[in-house]
Amino acid sequence: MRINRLKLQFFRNHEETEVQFAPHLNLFTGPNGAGKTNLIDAIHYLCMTRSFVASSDQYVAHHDEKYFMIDGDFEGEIRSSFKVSCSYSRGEGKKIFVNDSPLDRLSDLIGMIPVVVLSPEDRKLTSEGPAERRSFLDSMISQISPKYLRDLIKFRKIRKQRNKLLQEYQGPLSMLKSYLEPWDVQLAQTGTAIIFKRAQVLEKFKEYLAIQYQSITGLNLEPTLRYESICDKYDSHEQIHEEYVNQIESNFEKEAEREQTIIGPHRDEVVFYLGDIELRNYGSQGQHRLFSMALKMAQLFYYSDELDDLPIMLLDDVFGNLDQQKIDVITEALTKHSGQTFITSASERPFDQEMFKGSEQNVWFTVENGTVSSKF
Ligand SMILES: Nc1ncnc2c1ncn2[C@@H]1O[C@H](COP(=O)(O)OP(=O)(O)OP(=O)(O)O)[C@@H](O)[C@H]1O
Repeated sequence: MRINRLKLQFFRNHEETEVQFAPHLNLFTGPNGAGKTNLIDAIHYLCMTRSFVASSDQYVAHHDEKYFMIDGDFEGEIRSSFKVSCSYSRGEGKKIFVNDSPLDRLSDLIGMIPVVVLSPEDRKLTSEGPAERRSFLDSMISQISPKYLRDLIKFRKIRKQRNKLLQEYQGPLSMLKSYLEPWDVQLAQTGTAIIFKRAQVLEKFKEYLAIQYQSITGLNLEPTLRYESICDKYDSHEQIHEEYVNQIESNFEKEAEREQTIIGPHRDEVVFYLGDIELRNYGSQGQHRLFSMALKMAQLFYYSDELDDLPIMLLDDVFGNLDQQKIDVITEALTKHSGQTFITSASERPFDQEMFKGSEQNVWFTVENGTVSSKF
């Protein structure tokens, strides 16, 4: 999959920007605050319907304006050529169009343009709480499985309704149990599908992670992960379902007391280890940074094997803190990814001009004050 052209209007500091991209490597350099990240964030927006930088769409619109527009021309294996547009206005929210037809559900876009983003914020994946890891997992699996995304959305709705009942119910506990029953059936069914899929994906993904961590660090320390959900084993759907139903049953009083759903994939954790060390509590800053990098590189190569379309890779400002040897390893790994790659960097130092001069595959852009131009 690749994006050939991007057009922005009032997208953060890009008032009017139009860029034609190269099929392989697109490098953006320029001073801090120039608008490099904003460019690749706009690409991310078209793939995932949201920014990877801003917490809310209202901050994405240029601060003097009430709206923004993003337009991208894409080319892939399954859909040979198509256009995705996004328009946002403060009053009406956002709308996504594919070939000028509006999408009923924003979630229909997820997976159409597979994307992986690596940014300095990724350190949180291993250093912060379980919600970060669940969200990484959900985003990763949703792009390869539309059913998984549908199950997630469904599960969220069921849990919301079930919590509402737990919170608002006033009466004898025996009656509450019968009111909960239809929700319990759906909760266990959908929750089981989510847990089973997470376990299956992680089983494969951990091999990619080990290869990437070892190739980035050159160390023999084996990175491993443990999936913690409601069971000890996740081999079969039936086994998980049985355990789920049992746990709903045995936690009924606790849930009634706390007035919320406490059993399910919304409480899952993925624990990362380096050798015997649990990374979250004992990892150094450098280990967190390199591990999260390995996670994203693993995601890239996992997608490349799983999907018909190669993912688009976005690397935001990741070379600044790395020594030359690690920069070379990542660059080398990226050359194995024959898909389209976007890199932002405040420094020009790590990059070889010869890769770009006269090349039809690679383009080096300079960005200054929200305007983009080719360097050569
Ligand atoms: N809503 C907005 N409206 C206008 N400008 C904005 C808005 N949000 C952010 N900016 C501006 O965008 C710029 C930041 O852009 P971006 O993060 O893309 O920079 P960058 O080139 O990646 O910089 P760095 O190298 O420091 O990461 C800043 O100048 C900031 O003031």
